[in-house]
Amino acid sequence: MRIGFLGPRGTFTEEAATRYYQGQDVVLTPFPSIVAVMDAVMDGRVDRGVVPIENSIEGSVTLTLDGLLENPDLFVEGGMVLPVEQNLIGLPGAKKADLREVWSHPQAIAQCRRYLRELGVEVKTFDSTAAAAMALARDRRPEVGVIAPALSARTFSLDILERGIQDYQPNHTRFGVLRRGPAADPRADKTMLLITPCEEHYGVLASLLNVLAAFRLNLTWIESRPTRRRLGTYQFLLDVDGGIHEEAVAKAISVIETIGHDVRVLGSYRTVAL
Ligand SMILES: O=C(O)C(=O)C[C@]1(C(=O)O)C=C[C@@H](O)C=C1
Repeated sequence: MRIGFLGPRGTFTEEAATRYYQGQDVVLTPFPSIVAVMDAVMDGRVDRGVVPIENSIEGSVTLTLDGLLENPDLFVEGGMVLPVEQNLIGLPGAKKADLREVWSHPQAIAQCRRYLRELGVEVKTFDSTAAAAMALARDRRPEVGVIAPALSARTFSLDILERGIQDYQPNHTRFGVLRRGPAADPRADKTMLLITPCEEHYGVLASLLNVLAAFRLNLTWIESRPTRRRLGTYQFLLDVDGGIHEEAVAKAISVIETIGHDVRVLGSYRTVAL
């Protein structure tokens, strides 16, 4: 099976994908952005795509969520949670005290906000942590550091100047495996839904949540994204415990639809801890 992931080699996403598919006959191919991974899944260059969904410090990865909203043929097939250790990385021989700039992905930068303020450096963003590490290995600037996984340092022959620099412990990122077209996994224990409320009146969100509560469905994640039609109007992404094959999940969806809200099932899947 061909698996695309947010690259280049050396990202947290590569680490997650490698561990998730360990022992399976897969070919892992890096893509330069989350959008590029999704495009590759959509046009069949890869069978599955691994992308970050949310982080325990910084929250949701909106590029991934918006990609799911915009591509009705994309579905979540699996999930995985990876412990994330951020590191300050530099050229071999570089010193933390000499750094003037730090490069990384916005999610990694946000996980180390306090650390970076204390370091007092200029910050530059890249499409992934490993993209920043690759740029440093190419530009050879001793006054630049990157925030990236240890895997990035190994991949690009860079030095780790300091380990575990995220502002909070523990730090976890949840990744999703995307595929084209829905899948029915009988072992699924979570269902991801996109709910677009039919109209705005008081209690719209409460009406959705009340249905889930009535069916005793545990809500494990909720995120709102703008409808992009008008300021102040939203769509909701939710994860509930239980696969789509479970009666309570199927019934709750049908009741929410009866109320008049639009429901799209984005996936029914299992999540593993890596
Ligand atoms: O840049 C990477 O290494 C990624 O895999 C992306 C990403 C993310 O978007 O959340 C993955 C895990 C970390 O939370 C930081 C960055």
